[in-house]
Amino acid sequence: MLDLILAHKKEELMNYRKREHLGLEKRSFFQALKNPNRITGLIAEVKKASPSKGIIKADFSPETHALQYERGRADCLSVLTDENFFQGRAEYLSSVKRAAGLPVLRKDFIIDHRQVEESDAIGADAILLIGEALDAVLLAELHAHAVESGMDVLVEVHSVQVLEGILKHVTPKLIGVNNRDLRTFQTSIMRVEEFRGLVPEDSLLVSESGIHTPEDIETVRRFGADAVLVGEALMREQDQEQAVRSLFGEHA
Ligand SMILES: O=P(O)(O)OC[C@@H](O)[C@@H](O)c1c[nH]c2ccccc12
Repeated sequence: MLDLILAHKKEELMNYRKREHLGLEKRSFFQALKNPNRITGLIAEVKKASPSKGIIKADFSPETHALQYERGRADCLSVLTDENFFQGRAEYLSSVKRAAGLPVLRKDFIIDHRQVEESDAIGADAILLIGEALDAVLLAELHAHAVESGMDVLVEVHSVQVLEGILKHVTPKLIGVNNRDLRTFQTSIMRVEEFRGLVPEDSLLVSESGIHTPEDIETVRRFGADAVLVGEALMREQDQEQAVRSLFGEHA
């Protein structure tokens, strides 16, 4: 699946059109996760659909979900902007950024410098770079470009080996361990521990995907995660504020 998505991205880039820079202010994604509202930080994802689950939220309204996440005291937001596989849009990111006050991650498959420039233009505070999708040298170059543009970078990996290769070229402040294998879509909560030992003490570790319950959060926290990135479990609920509270086992 990942290869198909990447092939499609390359095609999309052939019709790339530069977007106007909206001039939206930058917010520190890293600082928000460094000082989270709860013991474990939360990146709450605005996600309509995915290739593995189909439509997750039929009555999708990005600004509303974002505001509800903020009221539920999420630390950061993630917005899917990939159109073809996730039914996202770049415009969703800009409108979420305007609607809520939290730092926003652009969740997409970034393989080219023009996409970094575009992320800055539409108001992203951070971008995702996927270790399994990029050569380590290119990843480090895109990382540097994003940082120069005032954005943070979440470097996502699925395997320790890929992370080792990346660390030879760049030291990311935010490392995401994806519990979902993007090639097979199998999800199982992984032991962040083995990754923890590899990275500098001041980098934050984010456990991503397949997190549904307070017990899951407790499990990944014990494994060494500083934060979680959650989409489906929150988007399936009627009200995203309540969904965040339930995810952390907080009852009204
Ligand atoms: O909906 P979930 O299982 O809570 O997962 C969220 C997030 O981790 C997932 O959307 C994701 C992780 N890495 C990605 C890369 C591209 C697109 C999507 C993703």
